[in-house]
Amino acid sequence: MLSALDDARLSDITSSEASLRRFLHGLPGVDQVGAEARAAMLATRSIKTTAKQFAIDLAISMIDLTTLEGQDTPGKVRALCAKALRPDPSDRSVPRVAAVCVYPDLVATAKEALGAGSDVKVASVATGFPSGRTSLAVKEADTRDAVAAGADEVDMVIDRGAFLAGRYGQVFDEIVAVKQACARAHGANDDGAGAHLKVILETGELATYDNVRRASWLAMLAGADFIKTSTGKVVPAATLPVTLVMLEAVRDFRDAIGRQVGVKPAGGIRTSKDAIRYLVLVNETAGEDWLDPDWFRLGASSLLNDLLMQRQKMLTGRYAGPDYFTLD
Ligand SMILES: O=C[C@H](O)COP(=O)(O)O
Repeated sequence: MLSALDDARLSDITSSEASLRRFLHGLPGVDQVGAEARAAMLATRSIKTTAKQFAIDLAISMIDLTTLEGQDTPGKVRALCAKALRPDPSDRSVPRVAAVCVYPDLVATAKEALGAGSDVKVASVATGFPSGRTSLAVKEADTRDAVAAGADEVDMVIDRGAFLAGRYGQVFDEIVAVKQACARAHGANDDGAGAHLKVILETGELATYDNVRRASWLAMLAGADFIKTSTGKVVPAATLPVTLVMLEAVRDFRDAIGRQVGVKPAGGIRTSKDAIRYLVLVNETAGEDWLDPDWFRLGASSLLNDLLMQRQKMLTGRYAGPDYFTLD
């Protein structure tokens, strides 16, 4: 879509509000009908039983197991972490999920419950989640708190009001500042790279696919490690066509800039069928380089049990009773 961009051209694009706007509005428009038709066509594609077994385990390993409720307690987070580590205590062959995702005040609890050096990451929402309507100083402090408590990954929201008003420079600067806060606060769990930054676009509020494409590029240019569809607090949350547009953006960004960025649809993904549709979309749009928990995640609070039930059905030919799995 774009020819390769060198460092000089990149710093020119991001040097001012006007050049950023010129670049973002110069991106090709999204063919809305085409994107929806392609997503619908891929959603009906059938896959072989062996591929389905592989896909279910892959989907489990890509889950950011999430609880983001005002009523969350340390006990609930500890139970979530136990489930993240051993999704089915009776079957050791079930993979672990990628991460648990919690509010910043519960990061320390999650970190402790998962144990030092766990390969299940702790992700935390920050920056005044879910609306993002706080000062930049508060957003930076929120991020620092989460990372200082042990968050490996930070899921920040963009200021949709600023984006929709065309204040792209403000959104860009906030992402850069939060990325710096991720790096500076990394401290004890420092591997030199800083906490990974997922940038939530809240696509359900962006109104058009063109805006989703622009916000994706804006976040990536500002340093996002991942772009994420939604907070889960706004309807519509993740959809296949929106995720298609974002997958095209990460593919084109890597072609132009040479840096790979991950994608995380989140919100409203509840069934194995949904999860597999997303995996087909990833494979057909960005390609198999993204079929890995390092590059694709599913943000979900209640998808895991359905994947476990389908997995057991494939292995034994019957569904487990309704009380078999712990509650999501
Ligand atoms: O980031 C993940 C979402 O908040 C989870 O949304 P969900 O409860 O609809 O699965």
